[in-house]
Amino acid sequence: MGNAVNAVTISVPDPAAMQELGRTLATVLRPGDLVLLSGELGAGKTTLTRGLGEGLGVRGAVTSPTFVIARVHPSLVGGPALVHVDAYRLSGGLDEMEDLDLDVSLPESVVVVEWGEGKVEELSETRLEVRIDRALGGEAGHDDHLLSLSEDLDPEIPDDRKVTLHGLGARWADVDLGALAVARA
Ligand SMILES: Nc1ncnc2c1ncn2[C@@H]1O[C@H](COP(=O)(O)OP(=O)(O)OP(=O)(O)O)[C@@H](O)[C@H]1O
Ligand SMILES: [Mg+2]
Repeated sequence: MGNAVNAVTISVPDPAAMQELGRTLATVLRPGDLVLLSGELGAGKTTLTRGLGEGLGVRGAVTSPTFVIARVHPSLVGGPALVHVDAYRLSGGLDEMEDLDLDVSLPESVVVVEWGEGKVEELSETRLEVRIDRALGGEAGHDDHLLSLSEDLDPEIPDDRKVTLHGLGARWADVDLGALAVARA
């Protein structure tokens, strides 16, 4: 434990499974957690967040925040609100994020950020990074490891995703991320 890298990669065959992974992930999230989602356009970041919102029991369906940078989903069950941020058009990083003047306390919420790499890491050095990669196909963004993994996959399943969860900092040191993969099976 301690400073050990806490990471797991989970195979997600379809959108329903991605949503289910989000519901399962919600069970380990606490107020103040920052979840950073990365992956190309259409990777499944919003789909995962939709499941997170269901699992957390928040109000409103999670959708792509097309016209807003952030949307607040209050809890319906006395838990943390979900703050869903699309940082795609957030050029100014942390300062701009704080300027959004969200009517919510970030330390009391679960903050999920799409496209936040290089922009919002300062919000918390302790965070859960979630990377979603297409397991098949010729899209950019694959590393050699994932390409070699994809050779073993059923070619009948073209939309398989690899979700890598990577917990950084003391908050995540003792969280059994591997159990998330088991819970899905
Ligand atoms: N295994 C899978 N997991 C998740 N989504 C999948 C999978 N297979 C197919 N899909 C489809 O991929 C799309 C993912 O869209 P989504 O909006 O979640 O991606 P995104 O990463 O948020 O994109 P953007 O970068 O535009 O915000 C959906 O249309 C979904 O149905
Ligand atoms: Mg999205």
